[in-house]
Amino acid sequence: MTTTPTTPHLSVHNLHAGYGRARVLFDINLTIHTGTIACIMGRNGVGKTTLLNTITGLITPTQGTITHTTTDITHLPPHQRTRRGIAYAPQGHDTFAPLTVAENLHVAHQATQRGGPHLIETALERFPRLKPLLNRKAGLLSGGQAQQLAIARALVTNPTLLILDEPTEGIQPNIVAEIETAITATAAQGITILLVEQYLDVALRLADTITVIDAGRIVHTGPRTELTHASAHALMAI
Ligand SMILES: Nc1ncnc2c1ncn2[C@@H]1O[C@H](COP(=O)(O)OP(=O)(O)OP(=O)(O)O)[C@@H](O)[C@H]1O
Repeated sequence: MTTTPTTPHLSVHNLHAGYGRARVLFDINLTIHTGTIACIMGRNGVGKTTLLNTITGLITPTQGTITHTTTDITHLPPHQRTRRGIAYAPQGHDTFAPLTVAENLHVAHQATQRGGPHLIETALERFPRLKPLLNRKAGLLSGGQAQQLAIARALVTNPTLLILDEPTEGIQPNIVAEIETAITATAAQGITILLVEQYLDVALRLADTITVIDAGRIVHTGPRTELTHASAHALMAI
């Protein structure tokens, strides 16, 4: 768990978004403080990934603003958000399957050029399981290993804001524990984390703040300590 939040890192104000005529998000307001872990929860299809895609620039909102530190990034293309230090590990542990683990890390590192080669070493320290696998093709990794590589690829871009979509989905418990440790250590380094998480236990262990979305609207947001298992379950069953 991280220290008491002070500095706003990301602010989302009155955000509306969707796909063509299908409206998905309505009046989303969110403030995330530097070095904290903000967790987004909600049932399938309520708009969690759509929110992350809007923050990373893959979807243009129909209304509202997104502010990163003090800059309005609402209309910045995704690659410029990456250059600002916003890194995204999308759902489904996306990696370059034909490339080795080492090549995956080098390509991500070279593409962004936001720091020296020590970033690769630091990412591997976060995920020691990847070290003996550096020469293995990413397409041959297990789901858990691939998820760790997907997060490591985001880390080598030297993010100030790391966005993770369901990093524990379908992953075996011992690897989930390693991912939790890596997320906590990353936040302790001062990197802000925005995380969509389906498992309540994981969210209650990791998060500083929890936001629950239902049918495209925020139905709860606040410190993790405000929620119990029972109250969170009740919110998610709305
Ligand atoms: N590319 C798309 N085009 C049209 N509709 C989409 C698209 N992607 C998602 N949707 C719809 O938008 C709504 C929200 O989807 P989204 O993926 O954001 O939900 P989610 O909360 O992340 O769900 P899950 O937990 O299943 O990933 C759903 O009704 C979904 O069918």
